[in-house]
Amino acid sequence: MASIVGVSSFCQSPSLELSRRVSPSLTSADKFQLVGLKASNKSVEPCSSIRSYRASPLFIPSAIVTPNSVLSEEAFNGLGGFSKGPLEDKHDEYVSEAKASVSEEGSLDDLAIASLGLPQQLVDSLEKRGITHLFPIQRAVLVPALEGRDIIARAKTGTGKTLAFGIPLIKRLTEDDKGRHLSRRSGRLPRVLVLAPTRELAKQVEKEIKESAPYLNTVCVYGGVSYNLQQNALSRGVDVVVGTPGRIIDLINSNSLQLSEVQFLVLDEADQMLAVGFEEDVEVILEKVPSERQSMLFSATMPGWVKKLARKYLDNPLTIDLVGDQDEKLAEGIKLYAIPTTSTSKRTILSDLITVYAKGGKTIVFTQTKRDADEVSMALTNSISSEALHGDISQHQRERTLNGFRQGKFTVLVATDVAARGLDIPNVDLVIHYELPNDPETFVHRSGRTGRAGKEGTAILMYTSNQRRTVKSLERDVGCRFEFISPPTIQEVLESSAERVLATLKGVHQESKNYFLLTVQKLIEDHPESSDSLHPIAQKLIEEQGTGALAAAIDTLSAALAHLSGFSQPPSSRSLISHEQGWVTLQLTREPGFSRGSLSARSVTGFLSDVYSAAADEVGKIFLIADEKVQGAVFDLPEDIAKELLIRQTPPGNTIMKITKLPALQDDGPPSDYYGRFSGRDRSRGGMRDRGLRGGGRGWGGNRGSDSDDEFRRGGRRFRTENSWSRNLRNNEDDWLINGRRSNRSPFRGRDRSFGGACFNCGRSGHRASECPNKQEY
Ligand SMILES: Nc1ncnc2c1ncn2[C@@H]1O[C@H](COP(=O)(O)OP(=O)(O)OP(=O)(O)O)[C@@H](O)[C@H]1O
Repeated sequence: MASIVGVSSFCQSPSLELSRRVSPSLTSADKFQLVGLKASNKSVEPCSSIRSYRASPLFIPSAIVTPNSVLSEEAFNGLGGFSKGPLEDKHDEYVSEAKASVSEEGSLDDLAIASLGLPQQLVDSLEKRGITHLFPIQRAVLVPALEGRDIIARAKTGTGKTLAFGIPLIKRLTEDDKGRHLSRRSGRLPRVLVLAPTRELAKQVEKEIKESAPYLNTVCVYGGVSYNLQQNALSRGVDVVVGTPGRIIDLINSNSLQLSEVQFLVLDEADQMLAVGFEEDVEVILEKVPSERQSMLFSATMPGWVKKLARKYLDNPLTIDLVGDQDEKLAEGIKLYAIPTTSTSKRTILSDLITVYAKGGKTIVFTQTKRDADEVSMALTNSISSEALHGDISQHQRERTLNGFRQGKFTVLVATDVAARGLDIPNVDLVIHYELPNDPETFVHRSGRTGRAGKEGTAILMYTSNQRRTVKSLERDVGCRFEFISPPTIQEVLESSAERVLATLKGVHQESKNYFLLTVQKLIEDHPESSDSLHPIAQKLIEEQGTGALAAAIDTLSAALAHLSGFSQPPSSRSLISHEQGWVTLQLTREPGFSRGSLSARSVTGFLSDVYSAAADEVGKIFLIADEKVQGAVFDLPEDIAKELLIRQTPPGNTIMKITKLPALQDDGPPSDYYGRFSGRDRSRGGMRDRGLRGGGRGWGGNRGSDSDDEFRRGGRRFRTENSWSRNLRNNEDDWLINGRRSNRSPFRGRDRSFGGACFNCGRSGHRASECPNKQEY
């Protein structure tokens, strides 16, 4: 076992004190070893066995599991009870490497989130997402974070750093709120501030926190979208603010955001946040945050200058480093290849590499320039479905592109380094560095878009002969070894293509295949081949399998036709009003005599609200039927909501049905404020918002078209001299927005809101039919 240097100060921490109490015979090194960490006087690092452990899909190393269940149980039980008082030792704490053999006796139960004394709501929501055990960085951060320590943490890409700070913060907020009735107080100021360098990252962190603690109010603020929405959200009262620095400063300056009650500050991607171009903004923000706070810095890369600079902002920070300076900086499941190319052969080789190495999974190709991203994507599109992603693409398009990629609508994303950091997209099997990255850190982050959360992945570096030395220095800096490969042979490409085609055809939906069976029948009838002209393989198949072979061939052919026609999935409905895919047009008819007031768009909303409130939230444009004898209206709903509505029971005298043809409609649609229950708000869903179908711009107030406004304001901000890397990232922060689209569905559900529609029963506004004084009428 390696010697432990300067460990005494760390031993004074309650967690180790606790360990010592529980098991006095253990040495300090044993104790670090028990939690998978190594000890010396400046940081916490992993035991070597953590790095080599890859057996579990959760890649929770046995090293991190306590071999002594009593110790572990008590240690975890103690999580809630540590004092947050000032630490005795004001020097940086540091725990260095201890090469220790680790017992395999420990069990995953010791890391089970359910047994850590975390708030039950948090445990439940994590479990719902399949998160049941802590990852190593989460385990390493948990106790010191709960103790109130300032922390600088480095862990490899995709190892769960977001929850590493998220879990302790959520625990602290939840417990602070316990018993107090302040938690839902309108106008309350944020207690947590998380800074992220890009809008996408900010959104991702927001999502992770929201999903883990839906009962906390988490608001994400970032540039490129309306101020109104964010200002309104902040004014309603907030627990956690996640955001990009530029917008945060703008909101501070407009008095919409006050940071005077922030207790916890997190810098995600800390090295980027403190790089030239960002640090100045971070400093401005930190001036507004109380000095009595807990600060945590996280990144997969933490150059020495960051640690030094960080001390300016942190108080007696504990460094938790699960990467180690001497070791490979990439996540362990990433297989690395390098391929020599020329600038002319690059594009041809690229598509072959994707065919052979992605094996039908998702690929991200990184280019240096936006122009390259466009050109490469265009060139690929002939053979593989691909889209470009960079800072010059409009915000909505970026959003659509990234969502499409996540959903597997296309398999290759060609991106600049705007997508290098933080993006957590499931099933990215391959990363290709089409151009060398600017620095080793970017190489680590780009490659880290694959091989996440213990999964395996592949990264391929394309380089030209004059870049050979850079490749070598990359190996040295990142501590990795490339396997040098040649371009795939035609044989390999064909084999992989065939495999991919088969996998694709297997995925074609039966319903879609059925549509094309008639076409297959026609094909066969039009080309009656005699069995003499059959290829020997086909003949053999028929001899051996009889009609089974024919059935399989017909099935495959119909699948191929469906796929070729772009209908791998059955076609979804289309609105008769907007022609928007995924929307359905329904008709409501009411028999005369079943209510007092005449039918109006507002009363339709009221009716929907009573039958199925989600339908009232999501309803699109409403038109009244132009027939004096019929009281009726047509309206659009998203397919899933419509399905549910159609099975709900309706009040007597009312019928809702799906229609395939529009009846004659009253010419003027209802005024925009009659569109749905929350019509004055951002209620975008799908393309409805983009195309301005709701009220033709009426009723949107300042919520629309504000991107350019924002861009303008941001454009007016000052910039310092930056290198191209930081400038790239900085631009990225300025104009990057993913998932900016908001739906009213979950955020508004269950809130105490005033009702904006009219009662379906009596026609008066301000109450639902269920609350109508004349309710008994139906
Ligand atoms: N304990 C856990 N069990 C299972 N999955 C987890 C756990 N913790 C995190 N994850 C999942 O692992 C994935 C990667 O997590 P995250 O994005 O936080 O990684 P990261 O370390 O911040 O990566 P990067 O350095 O690239 O930003 C996410 O999909 C997250 O939901």
